Amino acid sequence: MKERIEELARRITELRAAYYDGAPQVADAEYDALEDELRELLAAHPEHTPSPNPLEAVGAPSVLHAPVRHSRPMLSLEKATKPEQVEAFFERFPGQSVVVMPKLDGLSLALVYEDGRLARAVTRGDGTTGDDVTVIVRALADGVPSSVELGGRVEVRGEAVMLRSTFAAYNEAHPDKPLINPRNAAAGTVRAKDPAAVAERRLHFFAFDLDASEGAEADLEAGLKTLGFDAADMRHCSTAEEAQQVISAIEAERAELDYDLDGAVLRLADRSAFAAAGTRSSSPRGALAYKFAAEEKTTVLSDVVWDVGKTGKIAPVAWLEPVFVGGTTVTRATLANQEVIRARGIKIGDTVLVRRAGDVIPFVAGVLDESKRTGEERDIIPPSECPSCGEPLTERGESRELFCTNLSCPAQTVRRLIHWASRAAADIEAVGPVWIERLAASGDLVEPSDFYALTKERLLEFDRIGEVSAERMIESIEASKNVGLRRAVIGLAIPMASEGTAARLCRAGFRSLEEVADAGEEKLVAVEDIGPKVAESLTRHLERVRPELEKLRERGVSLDVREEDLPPEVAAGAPLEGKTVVITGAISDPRSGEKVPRPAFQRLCERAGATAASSVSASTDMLITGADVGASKIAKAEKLEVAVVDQSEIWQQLISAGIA
Ligand SMILES: NC(=O)c1ccc[n+]([C@@H]2O[C@H](COP(=O)([O-])OP(=O)(O)OC[C@H]3O[C@@H](n4cnc5c(N)ncnc54)[C@H](O)[C@@H]3O)[C@@H](O)[C@H]2O)c1
Ligand SMILES: [Zn+2]
Repeated sequence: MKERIEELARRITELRAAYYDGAPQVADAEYDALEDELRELLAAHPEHTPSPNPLEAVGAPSVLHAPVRHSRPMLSLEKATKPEQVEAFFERFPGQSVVVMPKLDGLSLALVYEDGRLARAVTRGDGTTGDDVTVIVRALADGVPSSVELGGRVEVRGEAVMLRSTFAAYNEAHPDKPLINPRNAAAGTVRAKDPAAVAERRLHFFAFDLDASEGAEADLEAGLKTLGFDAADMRHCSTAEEAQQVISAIEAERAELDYDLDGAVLRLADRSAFAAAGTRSSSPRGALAYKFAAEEKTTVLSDVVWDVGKTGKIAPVAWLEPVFVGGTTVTRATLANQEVIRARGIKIGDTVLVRRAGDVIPFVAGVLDESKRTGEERDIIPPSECPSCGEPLTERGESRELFCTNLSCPAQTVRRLIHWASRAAADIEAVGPVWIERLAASGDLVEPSDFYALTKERLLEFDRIGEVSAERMIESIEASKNVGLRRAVIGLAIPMASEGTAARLCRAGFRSLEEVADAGEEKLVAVEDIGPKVAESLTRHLERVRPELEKLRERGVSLDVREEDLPPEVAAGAPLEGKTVVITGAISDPRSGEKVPRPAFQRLCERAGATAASSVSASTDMLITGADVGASKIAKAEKLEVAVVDQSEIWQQLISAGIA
C-alpha cells in the first residue's frame, strides 16, 4: 500500500514535469487515472500522505524566463464525474445562481490591465508564479483587447486555445511537421520566443474570471462582456437539474464546436460570491469541473495493413490494441497516407496517441514519447504493388497517396459492390458483404448492374443457401430498384463527390444521372458548392461508366431524381428569397417551445427562398442563430460582415408567410 502510494506519487510528479515542459509522455486520461488512484488510496490511508503531495500541486515549476508573481494563486479545479457531485455543489451554495460553461482545453493566462492598458500576460506556472508572455500574447492571441475602459487594476483570467480550424489549416499547410493536438499547439505557441516564427499559429482567448479594483459588474459574464472580452459560453442555472441539462448540451455540441473542451465548469455567477467562497489548497470552492470522456488515449500500434478502397486508394490502417476513447472501444484507426506516417515518425510497436472526437473516424495523431522505444519497433513500409491484384501502384499528389488503377482489381470490385448495396446508396439490405464477396469471387457480380441480373435459381446453386434466403435476397434486390439520382451518385463512389454533392445536384435541377453526365464541367461548376475538381471528376467518371448506366436502366434501375430530393417549392412572397444562410445552434419552435431538428428548419428556410450552406464564408448573407451558440462562430460571422440574425426573427417571417 505504502509502496504503491509512493510509486504513484513519484510517477505523477514525473509526468507533470514532462507535461508542463511541453512533452507529455501519456494521454491526459491515463494521467488522470493515476491521480484518481492516488486520491482513493489517500482517502483510505491519509497517514501515508506524501510530502509534498503531488495532488495539491498546481502546474509545475518549469523554467521561467520572466517570472511574475500572481496577485492571487491560479488554481486547478475540483473534478466531478457524477450527477451527485453536481447536486452537492448546489447544496453547498443554496439560492445562488451558477453559470455552466465549457471547460476549454488550452492554456490558462492572466491578463493584467493597469489604468486601462494591457500591462502583462502571464501563464499559470506553478500557480504562484508564472511566466511573462506579453509579447507573444499581444502578437498572436485574438480576443485580448489592448485596452479596457476601466481604470485601476483589472485582471482577467481565461484560456488561450488554438481553434480547431486554425489547427487544421496549420497541419494542412505543414504536413511535414504537423502539430499533435490543439492544446499542445497552444502551449508551444505561447512558449515561443519570436512571434514572427509562429505567426500562423494564432490563438483565441476566452475569458472566465475577472478581478477589478474599481467597480465592475457583479455578474461575471456581464462584467467580461462589458470590458470587450469573449467570455466562455456561460449559461445561468439555478438548480442542479438545469445544470445537468446544460452539461449534457455542452457534451452533445462538443463535436461541432471550433475548440477542444474536456468538460464543463460550474461556477458561482456572482463575482463577490465566488471570492467569498474561498479556496482549498489547490482549487477554488466556488467552482467545479465536470469531466467528459477522453477524446485521446495512448495505445500500442500492433500492425499496419494497407487497405484497398472503392476508388482504388490504398490507405494505411492502424491495428491497435483495443482502447476506450471518445466513448467507444477502438481497434482500428486511420493513418491517412505515407507522408503523414513519415512526418509523425510512427513505427509499428510504438505507443501512439489515438484521437476520436465526435463522429470523426479515429486516427493516430502521433507518438507521444519516443523514449519508450525498445528498439523492437519496425518501420512502416508502403507496398509497391496492390495487395489485392498485384499491379504496380501509382503515387498521386503531395501527400503521395497510393492508388491501384486496375479497374478489374478484385478488392476494388468488392468494395464498390458493397458500397452500391449499402444503406446510403441502393440499400440492398438482404445481400451482405459476405455474400457480395462470394458472388464477386464467382464472377456473378462485377458491376452494380449485375445485382439486377441475379436469379433465385442461380443463388441456389451456391452451397449453404436455402430457398427462403435466396428468395429474400432477390426480393431485396428487386425492392432496391428505385435508386434515384442522389443515391446513384453516392453509390457509384465517384472520387471527390460527397453525399452533399449528390444532394446539391438534385437541388440544382438535374433530373437524371445521364443529364449530369452530359452537363459538362462548366454547368456543374455553376452548382452551389461544386468546385472545378469535383466537376471534372464527375464528368470523367460518369463518361467512363456510361455503358454501366445503360445496363442499369435496361435492368429497371431508376436513375431519375426522386421527389424527396427535389428543391423545396418556394412559397409565394418568400421572405428569404436569394439569401444564402448558415444555421447554427439549437432551434426550437417559439409557439410550442419544442426542439426542431436542424434539417427540418433548413427546409423551412429553403421554402422561404433561402439557399443553405454548411459554414460561414464571404458569400453568406446571414448566420441564423439558435440557442447556445459559441462565441467563436459569431465572431467569425462578424469578421466577414455577415448579418447575425436570431432564430426568433426568422420564425416570425416564416409564420407570417404561412410557411411554418
Ligand atoms: N498527460 C500528462 O502527463 C498530464 C500531466 C499533468 C496534467 N495533465 C492534464 O492537465 C490537465 C491539467 O490539470 P489542471 O489541474 O492544470 O487543470 P484542471 O483540469 O484542474 O483545470 C483547471 C484549469 O482549467 C482551465 N479552464 C478551462 N476552462 C475553464 C473555465 N471555463 N473555467 C475555469 N477554468 C477553466 C483553466 O486553465 C484552469 O487552470 C488535466 O486535464 C490533466 O489531465 C496531463
Ligand atoms: Zn489492385
